[in-house]
Amino acid sequence: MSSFTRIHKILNPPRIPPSPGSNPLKFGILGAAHVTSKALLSPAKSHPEVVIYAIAARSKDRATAFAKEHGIPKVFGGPSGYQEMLDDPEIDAVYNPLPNGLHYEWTMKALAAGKHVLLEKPSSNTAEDTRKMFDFAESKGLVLLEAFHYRFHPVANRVRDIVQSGELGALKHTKTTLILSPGFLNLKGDDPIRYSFDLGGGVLMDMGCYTINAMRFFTDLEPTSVLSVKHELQCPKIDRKTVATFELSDSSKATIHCEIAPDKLVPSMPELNAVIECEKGRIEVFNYMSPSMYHSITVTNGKKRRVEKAYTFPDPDFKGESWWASYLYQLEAFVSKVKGRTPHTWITKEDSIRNMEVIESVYAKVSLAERIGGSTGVELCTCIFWMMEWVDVSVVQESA
Ligand SMILES: NC(=O)C1=CN([C@@H]2O[C@H](COP(=O)(O)OP(=O)(O)OC[C@H]3O[C@@H](n4cnc5c(N)ncnc54)[C@H](OP(=O)(O)O)[C@@H]3O)[C@@H](O)[C@H]2O)C=CC1
Ligand SMILES: O=C1OC[C@@H](O)[C@H](O)[C@H]1O
Repeated sequence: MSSFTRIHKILNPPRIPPSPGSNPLKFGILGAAHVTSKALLSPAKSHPEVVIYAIAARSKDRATAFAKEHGIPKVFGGPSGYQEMLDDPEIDAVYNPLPNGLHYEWTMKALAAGKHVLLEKPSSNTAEDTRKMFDFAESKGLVLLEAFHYRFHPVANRVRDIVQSGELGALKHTKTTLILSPGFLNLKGDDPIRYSFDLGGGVLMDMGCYTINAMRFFTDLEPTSVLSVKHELQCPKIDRKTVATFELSDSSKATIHCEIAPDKLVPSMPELNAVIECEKGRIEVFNYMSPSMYHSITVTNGKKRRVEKAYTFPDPDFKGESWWASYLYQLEAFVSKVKGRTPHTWITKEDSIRNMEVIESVYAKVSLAERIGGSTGVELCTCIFWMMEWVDVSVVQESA
């Protein structure tokens, strides 16, 4: 498929309605969040075993407008709207894109109502809450998945395969980066969830969770210690930039860099790259995060250099297509798991817990408070700067 056709199909995903007798999974959505369109609604159009059945929002008007815009038949709104939706027996699975600090509470409630849950990243505010959610899901025989969509795309899996093949020898240093600007992401709005402490904000939570996940996934290693951390704070306890270095379990080193970069006159260009240096060469991954539009994997082995693309999996039995976004690969895995098939890729309970533990270890290194667990976070630290023109109030906090 040509790049033009691929990109056209990504932007205009084909509508594939449920086939008769396919017993599609009926989804209910918690909150009218921005991410839902790309993470669930768009891929659902092309998934013949998914129906988007209901939306619940705190305001009935907002829920109704969202439902109308996206053709969702059932609407729940008002103060008890979320719970009423969870109580609807028609719903099989719930998508939870609430602010991080509400992931735990509403995932537990969805599981209690007997629903499978596709849960946005990071899974919750703490590793302990993450463990509780997964334990509960297991005890109820329900599927719970932390939506690290990039992990389901062939690119992440190809990069890991190259590292694991040993063709470049032992690992020396891994760097995973995610830098995005508010302007580029159109993030400004009246829900400043990324800069609210009690809602689980901070860039390490928001974007750093990917850089930590990718570091662990590409290398198949865990950090044994946090060597250094440098934060820039947007307001007390809320980082807008974090650079951390780790020692990994094979004694190689790794660096993560996550940042909500200030816009200048125009939005800054995003950086979503990884560089993995090994004894015999290096792998440079351009855009491991949203690879369906475009990506490259450049492998330098001594004097030889090759550029790989990975829009599909090599396994001919797997039905992914080159225009599939990472979110559609993810949805296919979720549906497969619920239906008792073996997904092509999965993220385990242990993996999700471990990712939160690493996030906590980075915050602990610079004595930044651990986000509040459970459902009772009450401390208010909403960062007003988010809603104003970007003001540089950086506080640099460093530990080595
Ligand atoms: N996978 C991905 O690519 C991405 C994932 N994300 C993740 O998705 C989640 C949502 O992010 P995003 O879509 O940007 O968030 P939004 O701010 O757009 O949406 C969050 C939703 O949470 C609901 N909500 C409930 N209580 C509160 C509260 N006290 N304050 C604010 N909102 C509340 C609101 O729903 P209501 O409509 O009911 O008012 C709102 O629509 C986060 O966990 C984030 O990490 C975000 C972006 C990309
Ligand atoms: O998951 C995410 O993807 C990239 C950014 O849009 C965002 O801040 C984050 O929540």
